[in-house]
Amino acid sequence: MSEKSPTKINIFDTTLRDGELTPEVTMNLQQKIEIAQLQEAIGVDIIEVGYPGAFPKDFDEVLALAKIIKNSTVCGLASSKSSEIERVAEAIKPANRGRIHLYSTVNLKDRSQTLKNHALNLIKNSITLARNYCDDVEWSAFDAARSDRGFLCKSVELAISSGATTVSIPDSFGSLTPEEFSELIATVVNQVPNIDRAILSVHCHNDRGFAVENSLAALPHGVRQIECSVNGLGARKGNADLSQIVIALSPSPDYFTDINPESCNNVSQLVTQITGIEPP
Ligand SMILES: CC(C)[C@@](O)(CC(=O)O)C(=O)O
Repeated sequence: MSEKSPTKINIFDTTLRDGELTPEVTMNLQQKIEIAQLQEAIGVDIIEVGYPGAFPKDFDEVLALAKIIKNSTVCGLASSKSSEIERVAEAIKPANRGRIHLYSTVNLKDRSQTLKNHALNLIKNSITLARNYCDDVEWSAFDAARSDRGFLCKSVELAISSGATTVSIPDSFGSLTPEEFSELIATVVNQVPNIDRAILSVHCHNDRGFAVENSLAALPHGVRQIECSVNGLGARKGNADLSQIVIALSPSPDYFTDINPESCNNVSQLVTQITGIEPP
């Protein structure tokens, strides 16, 4: 009888990007360098450093870390606007491993065909442009939790056929329970015919206190990347906490990460020192 070997779960840490949206939190370049170097040392797979299109200081931070970090992937966020994509592409150019992370909304104001076609065109064009600059492109289905499921699945299929190598399903406003989020991920996996051609990711917010539970509940459907942050930092009530995710997956018969749970403490302490925010 052959035993199934455990699946590696990529850890995508967004402390430096979504974490900086925590009310009253800001980090300067030196602090971001310190945090990222420690994250690299403990084995974080992808470090999301900033959103250059929204915050000019983030451009310098992504660029600086692209030069310093060698083993982790350095990632910057952009909307579907060409100018934002080009800024991220420029900032990650020196990176050993770089990623462009795109997002566009799948929760449309009305269900008219014109609006749908427009949204689908943005997905296709933005991913095609990003792929001209970088082989590693992630696309996030912003506000997937409150979207029409048929349209969400169509968008994910198009994102993958347009060249997205990772596709993320966020619960952008932390509105779902673990049961509901698990069902959402199952729908995507069952209804998107090319889903196997990309790495499926989740990004959960903690508004109702379910960010960690929701992320873990999605794993049995084939999710291979979890987006999280040190001390659960992030917009409003934050994201899934890195330490809690890593602890839950080690040991686990089905999954593993490259991070040792004890080493999370060092990063957690450093982030507390810098932000004043204690671990959850
Ligand atoms: C980029 C995306 C995953 C986002 O973080 C959106 C954002 O912060 O703008 C979300 O929670 O939906």
